[in-house]
Amino acid sequence: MHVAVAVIRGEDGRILIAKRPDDKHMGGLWEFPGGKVEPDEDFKTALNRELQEELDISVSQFEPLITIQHRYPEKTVLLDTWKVSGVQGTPKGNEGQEVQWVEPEQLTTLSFPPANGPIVNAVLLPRQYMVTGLFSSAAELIEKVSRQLENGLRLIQFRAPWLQEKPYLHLARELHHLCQPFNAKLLLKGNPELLQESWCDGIHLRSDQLSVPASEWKKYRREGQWLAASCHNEEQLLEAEAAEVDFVTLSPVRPTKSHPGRLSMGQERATELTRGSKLPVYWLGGLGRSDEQLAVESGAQGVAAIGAFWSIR
Ligand SMILES: Nc1nc2c([nH]c(=O)n2[C@H]2C[C@H](O)[C@@H](COP(=O)(O)OP(=O)(O)OP(=O)(O)O)O2)c(=O)[nH]1
Ligand SMILES: [Mg+2]
Repeated sequence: MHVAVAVIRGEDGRILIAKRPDDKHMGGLWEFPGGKVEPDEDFKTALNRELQEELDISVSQFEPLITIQHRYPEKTVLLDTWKVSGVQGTPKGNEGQEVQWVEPEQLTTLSFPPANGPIVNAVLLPRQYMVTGLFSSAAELIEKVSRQLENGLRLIQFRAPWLQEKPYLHLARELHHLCQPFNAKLLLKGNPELLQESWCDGIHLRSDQLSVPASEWKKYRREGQWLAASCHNEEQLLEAEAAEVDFVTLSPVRPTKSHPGRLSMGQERATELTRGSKLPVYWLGGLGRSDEQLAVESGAQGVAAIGAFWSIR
């Protein structure tokens, strides 16, 4: 069942949600408004028809967010989810349903159908994910990260595999201080126990860590901490879903300077793998800010990069 789903953003940045009528599938849970796309119906027409029927509004701006295929015991749904804005009209629950504008951060505290977890994550995640590159002193690292925070980066993975754990964590703590005033999140590389550190915003797993059972990460994980993973093929994307990570990077999409000689999958294969995954996927490898639109239109959350963010002033 092809479902058109709308993450409706008001001018103040809040998001419109509705409560599903009790007598419907997933009744009593909050939803992002939308409904079934009729055969031969164009997606945008379907979405505006549903929003008119359910809420008495129409929308004029559309941007793809995420596509999730989810198997419920009763049926399989394809939630084709778009961020929409340019709302016309005042929303009201035409079917007697409760409707509410909420801050994005509130979404994690509400009960949605089981398929919706990745939608909520996709709403909260930015389009750009920076992975730190080479640095020869703490001062250089701090200077480069500061500059990118000022440039608007809000999600950063601190990668320095050449460092021992102790100096790595020491620098990580400093970077975390830098990130805080910007409300930016710093993801670390490491083992599950690291999640116990009060200042740890989350962990980015290597693909070989995906075999660690989800229960190991759950033991330590607190509300608000991100769990991400590096994936390079379909099998790892499935492992990441099973490990219950929040989002992934998919690489290498194009040839890169940091991994010379590694075969890249290309844009077409990356699109196919991205559409097949439930999770928000950042494209990584030889891409920069100028590829963001292409990635998003291909179903990705956005672009992750070392080079493009690290080397440019
Ligand atoms: N609209 C919407 N549907 C969702 C969400 N999450 C989720 O699992 N679903 C499921 C529930 C339903 O099985 C299906 C969407 O159906 P729907 O009930 O909205 O369809 P509709 O508006 O055409 O309703 P109907 O009157 O024809 O029953 O997708 C969500 O966030 N929004
Ligand atoms: Mg509906």
